[in-house]
Amino acid sequence: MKRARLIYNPTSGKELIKKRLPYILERLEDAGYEASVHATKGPGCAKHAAETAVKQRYDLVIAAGGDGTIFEVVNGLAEKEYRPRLGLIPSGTTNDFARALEIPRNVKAACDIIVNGFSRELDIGKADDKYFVNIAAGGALSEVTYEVPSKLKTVLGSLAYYFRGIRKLPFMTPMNAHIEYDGHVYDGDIVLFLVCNTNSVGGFERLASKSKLDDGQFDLIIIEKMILPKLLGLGIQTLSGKHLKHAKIKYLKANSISISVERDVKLNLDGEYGGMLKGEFKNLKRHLEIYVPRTDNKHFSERLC
Ligand SMILES: Nc1ncnc2c1ncn2[C@@H]1O[C@H](COP(=O)(O)OP(=O)(O)OP(=O)(O)O)[C@@H](O)[C@H]1O
Repeated sequence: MKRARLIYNPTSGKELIKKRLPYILERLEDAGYEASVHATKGPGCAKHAAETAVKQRYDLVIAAGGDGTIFEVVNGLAEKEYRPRLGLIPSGTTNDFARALEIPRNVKAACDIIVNGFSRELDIGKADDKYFVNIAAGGALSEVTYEVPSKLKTVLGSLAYYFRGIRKLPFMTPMNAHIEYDGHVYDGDIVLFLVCNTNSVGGFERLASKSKLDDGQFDLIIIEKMILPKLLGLGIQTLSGKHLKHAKIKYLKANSISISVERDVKLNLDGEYGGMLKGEFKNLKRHLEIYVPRTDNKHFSERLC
């Protein structure tokens, strides 16, 4: 019999997921899985639970939570030779990765996708010895997400990010960066860099609009130093997807990227603290098999016929 391990974060999003556990388990059992549950207890717990699921040779691991939970589960699976297939039940605040894969927040619809059994092999990013699915970023703005306390996120939802982000804008100080990408070099004063694995980051679905989920390439966005009013204008352009034509934005594709900066800058991996820069980023092409809707998502390289 196939075995499924559901790893869920009871504190994610608005904390509604635990009420839906009996329903999720029933759907899995109806689909022929012997299903069991692991509730995370704090940071690092989902990663450890995913590692255990690998050791116990589960067929399917389901991450139910926000991007932080997915990040940990992916970090528990990515390095292993045997990697169970991954299912997602988004129940966090922003759910960037699920949004990029067009997996809805509705629990029934997310379960449908898993039990329907259509999967794709998708790229993930490696940053030194850690893995990420959405983004690796560095700069004052990118420090926002992991500074938002869990309680505030529960009450305010994704507004919590922007609330903190706006407060941070006047303190964004440029940094001198040396960036190498697939044999090319960029040197300059920048305020933020984004190494994107998906199109959807921080709730902005048009941030890296040309990104593909399975092409082995990152979309590298570099925001160069500019005066504050221009930065605020750029924020508005980002909402409509026009930012990529901005003179102070560099938008490139690369498989391998190395970034060093001249001062202490924290790296943000999928909204979590990822250590201090410098960083080496490698796109691992089609590394994880993930259940997705059987739809023509324009962010896959191969279309369905
Ligand atoms: N029982 C728990 N109590 C407190 N924190 C937990 C618990 N279990 C996991 N966590 C931590 O909560 C963090 C955030 O979780 P998660 O991403 O699932 O939800 P979220 O923050 O609401 O959503 P998002 O990341 O999409 O904004 C995880 O990185 C994890 O370290």
